Amino acid sequence: MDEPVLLTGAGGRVGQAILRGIGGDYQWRLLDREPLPAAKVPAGVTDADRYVADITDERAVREAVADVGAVIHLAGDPRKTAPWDSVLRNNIDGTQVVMRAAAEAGVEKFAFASSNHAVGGYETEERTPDLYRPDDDYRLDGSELPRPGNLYGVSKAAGESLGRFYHDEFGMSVVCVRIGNLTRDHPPREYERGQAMWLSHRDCAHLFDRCLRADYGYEVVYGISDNDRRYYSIERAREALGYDPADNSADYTFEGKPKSDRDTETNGGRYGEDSFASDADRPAPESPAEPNFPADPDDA
Ligand SMILES: NC(=O)C1=CN([C@@H]2O[C@H](COP(=O)(O)OP(=O)(O)OC[C@H]3O[C@@H](n4cnc5c(N)ncnc54)[C@H](O)[C@@H]3O)[C@@H](O)[C@H]2O)C=CC1
Ligand SMILES: O=C1O[C@H](COP(=O)(O)O)[C@@H](O)[C@H](O)[C@H]1O
Repeated sequence: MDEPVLLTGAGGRVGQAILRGIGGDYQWRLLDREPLPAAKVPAGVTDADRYVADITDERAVREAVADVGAVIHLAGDPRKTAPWDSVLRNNIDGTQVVMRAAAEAGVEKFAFASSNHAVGGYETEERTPDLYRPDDDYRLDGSELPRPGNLYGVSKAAGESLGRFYHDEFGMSVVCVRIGNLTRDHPPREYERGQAMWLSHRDCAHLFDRCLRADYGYEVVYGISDNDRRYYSIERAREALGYDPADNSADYTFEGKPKSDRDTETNGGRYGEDSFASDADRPAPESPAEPNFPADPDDA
């Protein structure tokens, strides 16, 4: 794959997890509608490689994708309670603009941040809460149809369909990552669903690294850590991408404390230190909720 890599939504939670993990490994172009403070930008990224633009701005997006080898597309409204006008603009129209520009520019690989909410409708009353527990063997594996439980999930399902279209029509490799629940240093506290779909920061960076390095056509995979509690299979991510997660929410108590000195995200370990020089740059362990949209009411 030719570099650079365009990362949209670079200033957000997922973008920062990726940059802290693999920020030193690629030549980046960073796009966000909010200017990124220096602390959010890996060393070596020049001002010319930082785009302050909205993803619905076709001209700006075309400029940002020119000559890139790959795109990681994260920008959008991440709220599960997001209203239709916002997901229509930021998630559906915005994704179409970025994917079309990438396909027309001949970008080789495109990783799209889909969501667990694209399939939230499978969590029926009959299945929950057993579904969230380690002894339950129900699994979604990415081959099932989307079944959104909210309009945000509908917008993610639409993004997956756009990816299918731009793969089939233009030959662009597209991987849709149905991301679970990203938190740093420990799984979501006292939250069974969140612990079943936890994605640690280092597994997140590793997974998107695999999206940049692996060879694939069109894929839908789940983006979670190797949790004992889970109802999403990570087999397809392992097979198609070579994903090999390091973390498991079972290594933490229900309250989020590491159970031992084992290789937990809290202890650092297998994927080493993050790419940013100083701990002073790190956000507080519990990153604030959505910086650019009002928080989901039940996340408060
Ligand atoms: N954080 C999580 O656990 C999960 C996140 N996702 C998806 O991952 C992606 C990133 O999520 P987070 O980092 O958590 O969200 P975030 O809100 O922390 O970051 C999103 C970033 O995108 C930028 N952005 C939003 N709309 C934009 C637009 N129209 N044009 C340009 N930039 C725009 C924002 O300024 C922000 O920096 C989203 O698409 C979200 O739906 C999916 C599942 C779980
Ligand atoms: O798509 C997303 O999902 C995660 C997890 O969902 P939740 O309903 O368990 O909170 C959410 O935290 C994130 O904000 C959202 O973008």
